[in-house]
Amino acid sequence: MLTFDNVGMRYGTGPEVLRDVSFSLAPGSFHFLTGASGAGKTTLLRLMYLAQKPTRGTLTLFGKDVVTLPRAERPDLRRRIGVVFQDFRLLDHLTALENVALPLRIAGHSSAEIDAHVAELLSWVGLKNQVHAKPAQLSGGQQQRVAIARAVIARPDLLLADEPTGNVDDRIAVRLLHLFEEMNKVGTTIVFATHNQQLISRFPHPVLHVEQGEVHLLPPGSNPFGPETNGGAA
Ligand SMILES: Nc1ncnc2c1ncn2[C@@H]1O[C@H](COP(=O)(O)OP(=O)(O)OP(=O)(O)O)[C@@H](O)[C@H]1O
Repeated sequence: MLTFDNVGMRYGTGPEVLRDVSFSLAPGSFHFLTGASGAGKTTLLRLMYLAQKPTRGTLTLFGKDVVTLPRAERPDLRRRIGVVFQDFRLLDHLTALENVALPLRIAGHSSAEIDAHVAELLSWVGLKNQVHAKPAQLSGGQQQRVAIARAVIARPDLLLADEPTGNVDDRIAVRLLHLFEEMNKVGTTIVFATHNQQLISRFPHPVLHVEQGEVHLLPPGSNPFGPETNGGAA
C-alpha cells in the first residue's frame, strides 16, 4: 500500500530532516508514529499525503511511484487519503456539518444522504449540539473532532492523523481511538502520530519511531521515550 525505499528529505538547501527511510505499510495495518518534537513526524506524514516529494529514494503509494507520478494523476491518489491535520484546517465560513460533508459533496453524494450520515458521525464524536456551529464558536478539542470526522467520513483507504487527540482529555482520546479502530477493522490503513504513551500502551499497534532523521519500527506497546518522560511533547 505504501513503501519507502531509502527515502531522504530536506527543505530547500537545509540539512536532511529524514534520511535512509525504508519501511512498508501493509494494507489494513495500524501504526502509531512517535518522535520528539521536531524529529520529523509531520514531514513523514507530508510525504505520505503527497504534499512533499522525497529529495531522494523511492516512495510507492497504491502501487504508483510518487516521485515520477504525473501531476494530473495526483488528485486521484490524494482522494483515497484522509488527513487529520495538526492545525485542523477547517473552513471558517462553514458549519461543523458543512465542513464534514465536504468530502462527500466532492464525491457527488446526495444532500439527504450526506446530512443524515454527517449528523450521525458528529453525534458519535460528541458534537450533537454543535452541528451548526462555525469553527470560531468551537473549542480546540471540538474543532479537532470535526477535523477527525471530516477525515473519516468518506472511508479513505489510508488515514493519516497528526496528533489527532492532542487537544482532548484522556476519556475522549480513548473514544476517538476506538473510532480509528473501527475504521481499521473495515480495512482502512492507519498512521496515528501521538505523544500519548497511554494510548500506545493500551492499543496493540506497532510504532514507527522517528529519531535523528531515521525511522525505526518498534513492536506494539513500546515506550520509545522511556518511563520517565512525557513522550517528548513540546
Ligand atoms: N517548511 C519547512 N521549512 C524548513 N524546515 C522545516 C519545515 N518544516 C519543518 N522543518 C524542519 O524539519 C524538522 C522536522 O519538523 P517536523 O514538523 O516534521 O517535526 P515533528 O516531529 O512533526 O514535530 P512536532 O512534534 O513538534 O510537530 C524540524 O527541524 C523543522 O524545523
